[in-house]
Amino acid sequence: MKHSMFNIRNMDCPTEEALIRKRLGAVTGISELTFNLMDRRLGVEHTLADEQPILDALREIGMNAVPVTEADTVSKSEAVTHVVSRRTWIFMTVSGITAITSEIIVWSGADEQSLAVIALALLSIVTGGLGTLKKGWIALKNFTLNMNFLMSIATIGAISIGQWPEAAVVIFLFALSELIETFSLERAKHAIRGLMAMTPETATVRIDGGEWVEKGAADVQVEQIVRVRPGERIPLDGVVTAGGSSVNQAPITGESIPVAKTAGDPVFAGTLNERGVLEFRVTATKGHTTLDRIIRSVQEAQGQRAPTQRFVDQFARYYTPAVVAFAVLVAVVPPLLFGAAFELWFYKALVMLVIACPCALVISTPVTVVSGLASAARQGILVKGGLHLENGRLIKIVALDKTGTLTHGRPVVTDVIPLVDQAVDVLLQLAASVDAHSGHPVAAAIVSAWQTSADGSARLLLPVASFESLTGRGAKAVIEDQLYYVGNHRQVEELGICGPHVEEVLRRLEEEGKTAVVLTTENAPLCIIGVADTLRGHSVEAIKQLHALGVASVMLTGDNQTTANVIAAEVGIDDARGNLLPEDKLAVIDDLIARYGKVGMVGDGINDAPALARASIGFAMGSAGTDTAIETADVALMDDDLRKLARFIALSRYTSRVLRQNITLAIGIKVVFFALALAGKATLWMAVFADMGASLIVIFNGMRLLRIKGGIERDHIKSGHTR
Ligand SMILES: Nc1ncnc2c1ncn2[C@@H]1O[C@H](COP(=O)(O)OP(=O)(O)OP(=O)(O)O)[C@@H](O)[C@H]1O
Ligand SMILES: [Zn+2]
Repeated sequence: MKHSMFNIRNMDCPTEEALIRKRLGAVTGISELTFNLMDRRLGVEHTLADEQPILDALREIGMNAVPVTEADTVSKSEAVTHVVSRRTWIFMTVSGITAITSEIIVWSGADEQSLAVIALALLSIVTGGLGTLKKGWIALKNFTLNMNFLMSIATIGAISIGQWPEAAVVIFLFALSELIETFSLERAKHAIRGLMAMTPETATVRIDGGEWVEKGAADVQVEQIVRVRPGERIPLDGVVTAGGSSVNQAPITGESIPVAKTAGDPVFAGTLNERGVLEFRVTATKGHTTLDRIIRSVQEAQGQRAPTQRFVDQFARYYTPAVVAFAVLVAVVPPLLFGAAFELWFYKALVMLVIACPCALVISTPVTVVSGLASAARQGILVKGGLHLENGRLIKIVALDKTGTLTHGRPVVTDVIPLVDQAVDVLLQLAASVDAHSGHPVAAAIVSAWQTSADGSARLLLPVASFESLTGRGAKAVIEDQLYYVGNHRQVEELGICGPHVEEVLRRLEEEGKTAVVLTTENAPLCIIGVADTLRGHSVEAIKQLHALGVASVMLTGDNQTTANVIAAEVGIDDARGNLLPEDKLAVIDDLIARYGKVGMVGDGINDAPALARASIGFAMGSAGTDTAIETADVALMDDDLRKLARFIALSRYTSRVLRQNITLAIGIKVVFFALALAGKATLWMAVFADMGASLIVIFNGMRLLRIKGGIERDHIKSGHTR
């Protein structure tokens, strides 16, 4: 299975999608088509040897397709923008002037059938409308109803009843509205890309011998060393090797407060180096950086249809044929059955053909959804598809992981309480030696407590054998022929060696919000270690904002219930679920979905992947630089700021409001003109004008989403202070 992408400049109206589907559907070996109407891009899944049959089939229906590759979708798409040629401009001007002149001559009393009028109108139709007529003919040959076909019929119909000037004006206005629509879509596209694509074209690279040379960013390879000066944008992703600075990472995270960078820290293409000189080792080439992936993801997200878009497409599928059928009845029935004037009713039918074009309706959703996605991306929220952007508003409850999500996930040892008559150091060394082989944050805390404790000398770890990590409990290992366990209360209970004294100490630590683990042998508890994690700075405010939006919160953790309750109370979470094994977390998510419908789940995206996948919308945080999180989550929050949750939900609500406005508007205008047409009060050119107006209004209404920044918090989250 292969994937090919094409740019099709003259895929003017979304209704042409049907034509393309029909034609390519007849080519064997093609299994799936994805349309990106804003970028005029077509994706094809196929098993063909090469792309030629696809190109040929497209040419047959008048579409000039240019193949594009995955890697250059980001950069090249900018070059392949739709530019209107000079010739088109001249032709359009001639067409407009002649159409209007012919109309004026008729108004001033001349006969509609006079030679001058007919000549002018014909000239107008040839200069402005030939393209439309040609496409209309192709549509007719392929038995599809698209707007080129409808406009052609309307024009020819008007001519057939001798309304030459009317025919000219209609086809000219239609061509003009296509041009204007192209322009406004182009503007929308540029606005969207302008929000995100800001990487420099060149990079300063070190070559053999230590010299620095300026190179095209596209020519820089992975592992090369690149230097950026203060005030410069970082050209590629990498890891700092020398120097120190602060970097404004807003293009990635949406957060403009600078982040300190020293050796070992990741840097991202498009971010702004503020103070010092940085040297970094390139980890991703142009076209593959985090920013590129964000941009591509926004572009591709448009290909998957959001629910509204599916509704609109479905609606358009029935709407157009229904109106056309009705128009036929209008033209035929009154004159035949009631002896009404044929020309009058025929004209009404032609107006209805114009009204049958669903263009405004069909274009309104993608513009809105893409604007919403772009606006989210600019705020450091990568939404993987219009579906999630639309569904976000339905989230009733958010489940949050405790460790690493609400807290920093970097706990430190606060208490070491011996239960036997042995030196604290000896016990801590045993625990650290076992845990040195575990990746758990609690284990890391114990190891670093041992290695950095008071007297400062490097502390040795004992050699261990048969290390085993015990899910949801802890770990065990053999040291000098003795089996040791380091684990939680569950572990001690399962060994059957718990007692009132142990429980008393555990409870004391837990009530302080600490995580308590016990070092034991198979036969006896030896020592209790208390570990404390710190809350992330924005956790409290993030929960407050969620509640202000009417979204409930629940905390999930493998830690014990008492500690869970204490932490939940600190952050203001309604409901804390402790002692959860990984499979329990899945069960909780299922239960929440059954009770609330749409459930969000937030985690770091690596340990919580199954629960994130199970939730209606899975949010991975701290995603910048972690490929897996960006791939697996439904929504990737680029940094650790949980306030992005509320921002996402508010944006989703706002987006769906704009979507509904646009649909109401587009359909409303149609209904009004339908009534006017029936009453004989609408002319052809008014109908074309209304269609153009509606398209423009919905495009600009959709683009309003691009202007949202922090403002959405003020409007939609009624909580105290936000930045
Ligand atoms: N290697 C270990 N050393 C010591 N204690 C451990 C270890 N692994 C797990 N534990 C204990 O078991 C508990 C449950 O662990 P688990 O990994 O299921 O949850 P968690 O990741 O700590 O919490 P959360 O679900 O909030 O991320 C931990 O809170 C800790 O007390
Ligand atoms: Zn117990």
